[in-house]
Amino acid sequence: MDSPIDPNLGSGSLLIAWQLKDKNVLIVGGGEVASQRVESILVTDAKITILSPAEGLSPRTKRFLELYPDRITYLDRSFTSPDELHNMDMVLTAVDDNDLSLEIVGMCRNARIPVNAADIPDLCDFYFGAQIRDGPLQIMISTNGMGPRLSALIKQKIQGSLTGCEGEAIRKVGELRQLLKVYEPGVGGAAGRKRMKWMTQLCNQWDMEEFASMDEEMMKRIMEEGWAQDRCPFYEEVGGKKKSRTFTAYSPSWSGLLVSSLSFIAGLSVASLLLTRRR
Ligand SMILES: C[C@@]1(CC(=O)O)c2cc3[nH]c(cc4nc(cc5[nH]c(cc(n2)[C@H]1CCC(=O)O)[C@@](C)(CC(=O)O)[C@@H]5CCC(=O)O)C(CC(=O)O)=C4CCC(=O)O)c(CCC(=O)O)c3CC(=O)O
Ligand SMILES: NC(=O)C1=CN([C@@H]2O[C@H](COP(=O)(O)OP(=O)(O)OC[C@H]3O[C@@H](n4cnc5c(N)ncnc54)[C@H](O)[C@@H]3O)[C@@H](O)[C@H]2O)C=CC1
Repeated sequence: MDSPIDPNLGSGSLLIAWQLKDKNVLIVGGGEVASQRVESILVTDAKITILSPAEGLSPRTKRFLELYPDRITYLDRSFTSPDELHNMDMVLTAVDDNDLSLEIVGMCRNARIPVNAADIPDLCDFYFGAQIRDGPLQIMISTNGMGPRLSALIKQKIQGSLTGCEGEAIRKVGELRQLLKVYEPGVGGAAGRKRMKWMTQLCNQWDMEEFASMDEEMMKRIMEEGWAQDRCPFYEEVGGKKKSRTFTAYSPSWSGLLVSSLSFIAGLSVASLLLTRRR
């Protein structure tokens, strides 16, 4: 609890998981950069408006428009006036026109709408970053505007350290946590503390692959044979199949035992043969 405090805090961003479901997001521009913004915002279930003349749409932006016609409103024209910002909760500009970008940023400031301009990092309220997504898992890498290409390279390094089952493990843990709240309802207080202690211990005790392989039956057993008994069960105790690597780890000693048993039997036979010959 009493972890050391960094004496050099500062010069960074607030990395938060911004909830945009059903909010209105305006993207001005429809080129390659805009298409990356569209992808990032689609993830959030926000209502997207793209404003760009059709001749400026990139192939990828066109594909998003075809794939998500119900979630994206497309306006085939140039940006006109501050009225375009009416009812918007967030604005992103990705246009090849720095003056227009500057103008839109100014309008957003006046209307107190958070804005990102792809070509003016100094005036952005927030930056995008390189992202890793696996279902509910999202990882963002930011260099705070200093080295975007390095963000992409660091992303590749992090991707290499993941097994690919983290998203599924998180999904299943989410289900288990819901079930736990059915067994032990109530917000905060003693119930909350007990749930948190137990969940923390279980997460520390099991690995990602084990969580990812949980099914409904196993979750029920975790609750009945674990939570209800005031303990954290091990994976195998609740029906989890031992992984092959566990078997491999054990196999040398089994084969070792087999080899020594066979040698012992062979040794015995040779000895008895010699003894019978002597007689
Ligand atoms: C501030 C920010 C915009 C914001 O979000 O507001 C910004 C700004 C600018 N980028 C520029 C250039 C490049 N951007 C990329 C790539 C990415 N850029 C991304 C984000 C961000 N870029 C934000 C800061 C993020 C951070 O600091 O980490 C990524 C991570 C995510 C995303 O775009 O969604 C995505 C990789 C995603 C992935 O691969 O996963 C590449 C490389 C490539 O394409 O491979 C190059 C060329 C090489 C280079 O310049 O490094 C220029 C033009 C500079 C010029 O004119 O010289 C500007 C403007 C400026 O710097 O003035
Ligand atoms: N943040 C980042 O990662 C990066 C940012 N950039 C910057 O992002 C901006 C966009 O880059 P790209 O998508 O590659 O350019 P692009 O040329 O592919 O797209 C520009 C888009 O702006 C639209 N547009 C132009 N005038 C408009 C207007 N008046 N109203 C509405 N839409 C208008 C065009 O129709 C087009 O869709 C550039 O300023 C570039 O410098 C470039 C690379 C990376």
